[in-house]
Parts: sequence; structure tokens; C-alpha cells
Amino acid sequence: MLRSCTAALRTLRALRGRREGASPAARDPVLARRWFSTEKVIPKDHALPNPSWSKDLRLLFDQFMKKCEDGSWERLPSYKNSKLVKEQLSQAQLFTRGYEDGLGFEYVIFYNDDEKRTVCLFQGGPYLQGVPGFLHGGAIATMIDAAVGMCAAIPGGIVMTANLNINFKRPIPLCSVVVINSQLDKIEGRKLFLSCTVRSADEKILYSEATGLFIKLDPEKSLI
Ligand SMILES: CCCCCCCCCCCCCCCC(=O)SCCNC(=O)CCNC(=O)[C@H](O)C(C)(C)COP(=O)(O)OP(=O)(O)OC[C@H]1O[C@@H](n2cnc3c(N)ncnc32)[C@H](O)[C@@H]1OP(=O)(O)O
Repeated sequence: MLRSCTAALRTLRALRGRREGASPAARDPVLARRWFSTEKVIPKDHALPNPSWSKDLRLLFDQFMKKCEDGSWERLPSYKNSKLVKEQLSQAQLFTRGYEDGLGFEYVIFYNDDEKRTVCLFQGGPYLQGVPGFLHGGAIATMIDAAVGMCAAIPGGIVMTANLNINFKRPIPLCSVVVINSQLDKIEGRKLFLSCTVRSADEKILYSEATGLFIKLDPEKSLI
């Protein structure tokens, strides 16, 4: 846990060490190219191990990759740049993927189609701090929304969160690994009802529980 936090903070220091006062794009040529260029960005799969991943996260990742071998589970790739956005919004990205490796949301989601459930392995980095040493509730809610939302989006297509109800039962230590188990409980027309639990990697601590209502978008209706 400590090592992954240290790795993330090293990235942070490296970024801070660059020219003071300059904009992020001026400090980072890759970012600058992404912001100002019309060239197509090749999507990178962020749901794969990187050096900021802790031993716990790698271990769980390996266990789930093994489960994928017989086809019962599937790892969902994660792309930093959404393919759904229009050309003028091509700089948009899922905000859970907008951080440098290890500083924010490190996660991978696995899907089981027969059971209509997902397992999200999540390590929250130092930029997600709330009460010192613990994850911010908003960051937990974000991760729950993303994990449960993905569980709804696979059978439901394009869905939006209509309601999310979370019980925060125990604080989650910063940089620790948690497992978010989400399942589709019921579908009624365009409404998908889901629930999830957030537990420690060893499953001994129940950190949070949540239920969510997701609505499949009606193609006949405008969002605005
Ligand atoms: C193949 C894969 C592709 C994947 C591609 C995406 C990939 C990447 C996803 C990653 C996962 C990110 C997860 C982030 C997800 C967000 O962050 S979404 C952002 C937060 N949510 C919003 O901004 C939604 C704002 N709300 C709205 O726009 C609209 O209220 C909604 C949700 C679209 C629904 O509007 P609507 O389509 O007009 O539906 P409406 O007719 O009002 O209601 C339909 C039914 O739902 C009920 N309902 C609606 N709202 C509620 C509510 N709040 N409570 C109870 N019932 C409700 C209605 O009563 C109605 O019930 P019935 O009469 O049918 O029984």
C-alpha cells in the first residue's frame, strides 16, 4: 500500500518539478499535443497493471485474469478518450481516467455475463483524499457510479444514473485496494436496478453498500 502511494507521489513530484507557473500543457508536451493537435489519439487501455499498482491489486488482477480463461469472466478494457463524443469534444475523457498513473483512480472491471455482475478492483490514490489518510466520499461515490454504471451499460446500452444511494459504513484508507461487487437486480422497461458492495481486498471489511437506478436513454427524447 505504502509503495503504491510512494510511486504515485514520485510522479506528482516529477510533475511539480517542471517549470513553475506554466500551464499543464506547456509543462507536458504529450498533453500539449493532445490539446492542440487535430491528430487522432490512439486509445490506451488503462485497465492494465502499471507500476503504481500495489501487490494486492496485482494479485487480485491475476486471479481474475485466470477466471477469464474459461470465458466466464471478461476484462473490460478502459479507454481514456471516449469514442462516443463528437469531434469538437475530442479532448473529453472519462474523469476517472484523467489522472497520472497512481494519483487518482486505478481500476479494472471484470464482467460475468451469465450472472450479470461486475467486479471492480480499485485503488484510490493520494489525489482522492478526504479526511486525512482516507478516501473522499465523492471519490468513492464516483467509483461506485462508474462500476455500477458499467454493470448497467453492458446489458442496457447507453444508460444514465437517475438515483444512487450509498451507505458509507467504514472509511477507506487511501491507496488501499477495495473490491466493488455490482449486480443487476431487476429490469423494468428502461429502468435498470442495481446494487453493490465495497469491501476490502480480503473481503473482511464492508466499507460501503449502494443501490442505483439507471435509465436506458430513449432515442426519441433529447437530453436537453
Ligand atoms: C455497450 C456499452 C456502452 C457503454 C457506454 C458508456 C460507457 C461509460 C460508462 C461508464 C459509467 C459511467 C457512469 C457515470 C454515469 C453518469 O455519471 S450519468 C450522470 C448523472 N446522471 C444524470 O445527469 C442524469 C440526469 N437525468 C436525466 O437526464 C433524466 O432524468 C434521465 C435519467 C435520462 C431519465 O429521463 P427520461 O429518459 O426522460 O426518463 P423518464 O421518462 O423521466 O423516466 C423513465 C422512468 O424512470 C423513472 N425515473 C426517472 N428518474 C428517476 C429517479 N430519479 N428516481 C426514480 N425513478 C426515476 C420514471 O418515473 C419513469 O418510470 P416509469 O414511468 O417508466 O415507470
